[in-house]
Amino acid sequence: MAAFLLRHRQVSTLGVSGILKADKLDPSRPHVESRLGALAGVCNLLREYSTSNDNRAHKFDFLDLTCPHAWYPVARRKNRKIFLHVGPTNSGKTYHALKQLESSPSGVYCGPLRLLAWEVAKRLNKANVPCDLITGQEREEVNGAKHKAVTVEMADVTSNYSCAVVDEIQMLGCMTRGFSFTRALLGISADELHLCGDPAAVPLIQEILKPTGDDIHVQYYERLSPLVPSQKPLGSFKNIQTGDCIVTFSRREIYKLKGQIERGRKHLCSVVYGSLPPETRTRQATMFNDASSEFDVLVASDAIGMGLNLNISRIIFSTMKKFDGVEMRDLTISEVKQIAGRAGRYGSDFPVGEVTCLLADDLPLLHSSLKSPSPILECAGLFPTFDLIFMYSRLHPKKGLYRIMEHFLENAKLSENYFIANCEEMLKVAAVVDVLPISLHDKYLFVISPVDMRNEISSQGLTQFAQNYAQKGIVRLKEIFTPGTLQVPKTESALKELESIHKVLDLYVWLSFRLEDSFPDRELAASQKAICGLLIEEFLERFGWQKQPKTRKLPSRVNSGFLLSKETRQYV
Ligand SMILES: Nc1ncnc2c1ncn2[C@@H]1O[C@H](COP(=O)(O)OP(=O)(O)OP(=O)(O)O)[C@@H](O)[C@H]1O
Ligand SMILES: [Mg+2]
Repeated sequence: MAAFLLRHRQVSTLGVSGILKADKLDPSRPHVESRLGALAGVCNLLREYSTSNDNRAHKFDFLDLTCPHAWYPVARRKNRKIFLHVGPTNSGKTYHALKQLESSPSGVYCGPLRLLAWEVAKRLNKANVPCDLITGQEREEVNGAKHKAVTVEMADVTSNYSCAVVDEIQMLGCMTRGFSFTRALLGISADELHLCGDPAAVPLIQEILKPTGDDIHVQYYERLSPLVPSQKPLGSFKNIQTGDCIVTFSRREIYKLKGQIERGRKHLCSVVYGSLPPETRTRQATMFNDASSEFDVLVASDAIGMGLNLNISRIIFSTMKKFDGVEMRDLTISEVKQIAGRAGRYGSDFPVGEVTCLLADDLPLLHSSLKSPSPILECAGLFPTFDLIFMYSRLHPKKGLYRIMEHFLENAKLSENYFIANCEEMLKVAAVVDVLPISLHDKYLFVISPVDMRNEISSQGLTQFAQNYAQKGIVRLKEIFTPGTLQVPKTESALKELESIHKVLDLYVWLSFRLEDSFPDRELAASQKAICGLLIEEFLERFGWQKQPKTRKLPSRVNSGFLLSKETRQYV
């Protein structure tokens, strides 16, 4: 482990007696408020609780989640006009919703990815509509802005807007993140709410919104440029052409394919996959899009399915199977369509998109998936707000957050339109923080933080942050991270480690926005994050074959042991 001094591998047991009693909601933290969701909405419950005697409070069923629309009184005071923009990929859904946003006096765009929020903020500011950018890890405020571009988890359900857009609304069916889309759908208070996504979500949205009395208009779109499924497989990498994007689903395969294609000495490949830092993904995409760059082929995972504007002529599925955390399974119809739809983006260099597979055996599944409609969404994700958990905990003061969440999972009452979010990852964090003497509110914060508990370095980083926070109340980055040890990775495992370190630094930045006094080194973390990104890019550029001798100098050692090239050094 290069940079992190993760000393406490085992979580120490510090006892929790009396912790829950000391908990207080802190309404002075608006950003926390918006993330934790629907504070205002559940204020009704709070009011009832605070004015009630214990008997009444006991009678209140906090496990009853059958009316989530009632959690959002600000939105319920409005008669919202809902516009559903639905159709295939590349049909102009987001384009039309953004046009409305741009021309409204105030508004918010909620996207599923930081990359999309960045793109929208950039676009609005360029069109002279001042727009703030707010994601879990960024706050870029623009003078006089009445518009915001945010990641959906950051959507504020306590403000009023003229116009709001929720992009990729079909994600409300996502097992892990769906509940944030449901919250935005029910909770955003806007005169006009524009929802963009797959037609498969229409019946569910209509059903969910019935009790709200909102007016719903559905607008169907057609694809703007043709997408042609090929009858012939690629067969050999000799047939790769400029503008091709090969899709595969593991980092190892991505680098294997990049190596294989580059050994043919005709093409250089940019890569895009989920655990690359978002800035790196954007720069890799930019290099691929730039016709004058040497990188003319893309090797990518399904991380390209949303968010990036790519100049892809042809999508080639190297496989139609994906490991979903449990087993290898065929790609779903929606996944195939979403990924294939990236080819021939309207307005790109390639007016007609093509899609094929590496192997002939995979073609039938590709063709049948493209012809089939996506299965209708049956249920939307839901997760109890902090307030419900908080009040429930008052009645069960001996239960830690883990037990409370588990109880909600097992016993929550839901209507047939909803499912309770898969929170395996959150439970893992709850188990770590439950033994620490911190408030329920702080535990909940750690639980909803963007940590990847399957990643060892990332989960150890979280544990270290939480322990230091509990013990000292302040977490200095330098106590657990040694600047000067980062260097350009030489192997794929070193690359993986650097990606993980980036995740831990990202987590620090996320926490610094919510526990500002206790995580004071945001700037250091952000600059180290940027260095991680640059080092990863250096690895990517040096990996495999280089078409021409590079003008770039070989890396040299600079201050504090960083191994950086001249270009990278200028950022340090
Ligand atoms: N009427 C238009 N005039 C000019 N450009 C347009 C128009 N409609 C769409 N575009 C452009 O076409 C591309 C695809 O549009 P858009 O992103 O809105 O599609 P989408 O349906 O939201 O696709 P996805 O499902 O992939 O998100 C974008 O680059 C967009 O700017
Ligand atoms: Mg879109």
